[in-house]
Amino acid sequence: MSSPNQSARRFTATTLGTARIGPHRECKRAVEGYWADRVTAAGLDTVAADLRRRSWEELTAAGLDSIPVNTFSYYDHMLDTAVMLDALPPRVAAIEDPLDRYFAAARGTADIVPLEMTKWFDTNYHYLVPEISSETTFTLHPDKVLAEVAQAHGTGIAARPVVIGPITFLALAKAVGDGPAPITRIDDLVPLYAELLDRLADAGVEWVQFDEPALVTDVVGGLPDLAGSVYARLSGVTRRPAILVATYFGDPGDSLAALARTAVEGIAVDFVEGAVETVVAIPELSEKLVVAGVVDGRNIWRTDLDRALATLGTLLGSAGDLAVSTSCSTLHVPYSLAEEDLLDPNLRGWLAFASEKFGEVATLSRALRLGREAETEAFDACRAALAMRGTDNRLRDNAVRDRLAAISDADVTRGDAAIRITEQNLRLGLPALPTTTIGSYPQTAAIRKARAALRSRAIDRDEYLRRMRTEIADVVALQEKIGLDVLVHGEPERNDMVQYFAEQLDGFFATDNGWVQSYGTRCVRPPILFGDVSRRAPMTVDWITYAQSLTDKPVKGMLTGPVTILAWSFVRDDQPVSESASQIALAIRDETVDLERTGVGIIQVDEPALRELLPLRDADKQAYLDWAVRAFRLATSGIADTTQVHTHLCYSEFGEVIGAIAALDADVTSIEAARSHMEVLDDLNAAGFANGVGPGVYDIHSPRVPDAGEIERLLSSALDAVDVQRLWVNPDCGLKTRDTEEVVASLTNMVAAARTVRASLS
Ligand SMILES: Nc1nc2c(c(=O)[nH]1)N[C@@H](CNc1ccc(C(=O)N[C@@H](CCC(=O)N[C@@H](CCC(=O)N[C@@H](CCC(=O)O)C(=O)O)C(=O)O)C(=O)O)cc1)CN2
Ligand code: MET
Ligand SMILES: [Zn+2]
Repeated sequence: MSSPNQSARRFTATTLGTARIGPHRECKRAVEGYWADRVTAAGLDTVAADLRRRSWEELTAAGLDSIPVNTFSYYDHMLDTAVMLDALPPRVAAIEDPLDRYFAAARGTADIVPLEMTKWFDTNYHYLVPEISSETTFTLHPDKVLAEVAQAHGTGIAARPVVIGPITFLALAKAVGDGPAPITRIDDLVPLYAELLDRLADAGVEWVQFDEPALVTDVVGGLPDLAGSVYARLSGVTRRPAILVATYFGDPGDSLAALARTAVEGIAVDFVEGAVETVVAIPELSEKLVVAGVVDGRNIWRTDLDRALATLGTLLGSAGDLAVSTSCSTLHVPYSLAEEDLLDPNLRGWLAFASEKFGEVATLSRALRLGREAETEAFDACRAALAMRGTDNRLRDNAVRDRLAAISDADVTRGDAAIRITEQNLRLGLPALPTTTIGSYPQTAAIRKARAALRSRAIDRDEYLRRMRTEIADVVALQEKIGLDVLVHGEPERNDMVQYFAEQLDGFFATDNGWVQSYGTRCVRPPILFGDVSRRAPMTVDWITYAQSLTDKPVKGMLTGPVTILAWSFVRDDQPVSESASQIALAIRDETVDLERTGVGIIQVDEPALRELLPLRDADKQAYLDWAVRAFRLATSGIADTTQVHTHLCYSEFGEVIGAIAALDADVTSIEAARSHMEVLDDLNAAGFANGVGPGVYDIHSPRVPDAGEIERLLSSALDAVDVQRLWVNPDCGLKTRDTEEVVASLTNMVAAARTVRASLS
C-alpha cells in the first residue's frame, strides 16, 4: 500500500475533540455579549483564542501527543462546515460581515428565518441543518481551520485539525426546493475535500481527522460503499496529511471494512459501544492506526482501567498500531471534577469528567506500551473506587424494585380515549380551539439572579419563594389579560426542566458547574443518575396550587416525563436504561396522583426527548420505542379518566416515532409543526391517532413575531387534517428563552387568530 504519509508519525494518545464553551462558560458570555453589543468582534476573538490555547495546553500537559484543533466553534461545528463549503442559504448572503452572517444563519434576525436545528445523533447537542438546493454551488473556504492550525503551530502544538467529513455533512443536511437528496451531491464535495488536504499539507499538518459518525447509522442507504469510494478517492490524493476517519456513537459495521480497504492511515472506532469483534474480523486493519475509543466521551463514569486495557490487548493483534482515545469528542461532558466542591466524596471517586478522561487516556496509553506496572498507582486507585461504587447501598432500593415487579398491564392503561375526552370536556368546559402555552415563560435576569442569590445565601428560602410566587402571579395575570384558555404557572422556579426534578429525586446528583453545550450559547447541567430512583416528597404541587388559587381558568400541572429525564441525564451504566426509565416513571406517577388529589384537572408530562433516544440502527428501534412508551404510560396511568393528560414533543423528525406518539395515548399532544406546515398532522392521522393535538403555530426559537393572519392560515390548514374538537392552539415549545415583549406580542396574535377562526366556525 503506497501512500504519501506512511512515514507520518503515529501518535499514541488523543481525544476526538473537546468542549468549547469554556470551563466557566466564557465563550457563552462573550458571544451573548457580542449579540448585545457589549463585546466587539476583536474582543470575542481574544476570548476564543485564549480558550483554545488553554485547552491545548491542558491536553498536552495531560500527556496526549496529538491534539485536536478546529473543534472550537462560536455556535456549531456543522454550521462551521457549511461556511467552509460556502453552503449557507442565499437568504443570508446579503449580510456583509461574515460573523454577523454566521449568526444570522444560526439564530435568524427580525426578517431572516434561521437554519433548522436538530439533535446531533442520539445526544442532547443540537446542530444546524445545512440547506442544500439544486442551486447550491460548493466552494472551499478553509479560513477557519487554517487559522486554528496556525494558532496551534504558533504555540508548538502537534495539531490534528478536525473537520466533519463529506458523507456525514451531506447525510445530515436537508434538501430544499426541488433539490435531490443532498447525499447525491457527494461528487461535488470530494474535490473540495481533496483541495483542503492540499491546503493542510501546505500548512504543515501531519494528520487530519474527518468525522464520519453517520457511518454508525442507517440514515441513508449504501453507506459502506460510499465510505469505501469517497475515502479511496481522498486517500489517493498525492499531497496530503495522513487521514484519520473518525467513527463514533456506535459500531461502524460494514463501513469499517470498506474504510480499511482504502489508503487512509487511521480509523477511530468507538469501543464503548462495542465493535471489538468488527475490528478483529478485518485483516486490512493490520496496516492502519486504530484509534481506540475505550474512554467513554459522552458519559461521566470513571473508566474501568483493567477492562479498557484488556480491550486494548485484544485489539493489539488486529491493528497495525493502536492509539488510545476518548470514544467521541468530550463536547458532551463537563470540563472538570475540580469545580465540584459539593459533590459527595464517594461519588466523586466513581466519576471522570473531561479533564479526568484525558488523564485516563494517557494512563492507558502508557500502560499499553510500558506495561500495567508503569501505572500501578492509577490502576489501584481505579480498582478501589470501583469497588466502593459496587457496594454503595444507595444503588439499590428494594421498595422501588418490588413496586416495579408488581406492575401489570392494567397499571399502564387508561380508560377508552373517546370516553375520557367526553368526561374531561364536561369537567373543563373549554371553548373550541382552546389556546394554551407549553409551560415556561421567560426566565428573566431577575429570576436567575434570585436563584443565584439563594445559592450564595444572599437571600433565604422564604425570600426566594416569595419572589417566585410574585413571578407566578405576574405570569397568571398576563395570561388572563392576553385571554388564554388554559394557563400555566410559567416554571420560574425551575433552573431546568430536568435538573429541577433530579434535584428532588433520590438516585440523582446534580452538579454545580457541570455545564454542557446544548445549542449555540445555551447550556445545561445534566444530572447524574447513579442509583435507584424514588421521590422524597411532592415536587411541584405547591407551585401549581398557588397558581390555580389566582385564577378561575384551569392551570396545567407541569411535569417532565421519564424518557426525557433519562435522556438529559448521565445515566447509570450498571443496569439497562429501560429499568431506570421505569423507576423515574414511578416517581412521576406519584406526582401526578398528588396533583390530581389537589384538584388539578390537566397535567402535562413533557417528552421532548422521545425521538432523541431512538437507536441509530434500524434493528434496535422497536425495542426502544416499546419501553419508552411503556414508561410514559406508567407515569400517566395512575390518575382518573376525568383528569386530562397532555404531552409535548419538540425538535423532532417525527417520522419514525409517529406510531409511538400515538401509543403514548395522551389526551392532548402539542407538537412542533410551524416549520413543517402542519404536515405532521397527516402523519399522525395515518398512525391512527385520534386524540387532541396542538400543532405549534409559531416557532419560539426565533425572535420573529408571527402576525395573526399567518396563524389563521396555519389553523385553517390544520382543520383540513383534524376535526375541530381535536384541535388545540399553542406555540411550538416553551417560552423561557424569549423576552416578555416578544411573548406578549406573539401570544396576543395567537389568541386573536384562534378567536377569528372560532368565529368562522359557527
Ligand atoms: N436539559 C435540557 N435539555 C434540553 C432543553 C431543556 O430545556 N433542558 N431544551 C431543548 C433545548 N435546549 C436548551 C438548553 C438550555 C437552555 C437554557 O436556557 N439554558 C440556560 C441555563 C439554564 C439554567 O440552568 N439556569 C440556571 C443557572 C443560570 C445561570 O447561568 N446563572 C448565573 C447567575 C445568574 C445571573 O446573574 O444571571 C450563573 O450561574 O453564573 C438557573 O436558572 O438557576 C443557559 O444556557 O443560559 C434552553 C434550551 C433541548 N434540550
Ligand atoms: C424542550 S420542551 C419544553 C417544555 C417545557 N414545559 C417548557 O415549556 O419549557
Ligand atoms: Zn419543547
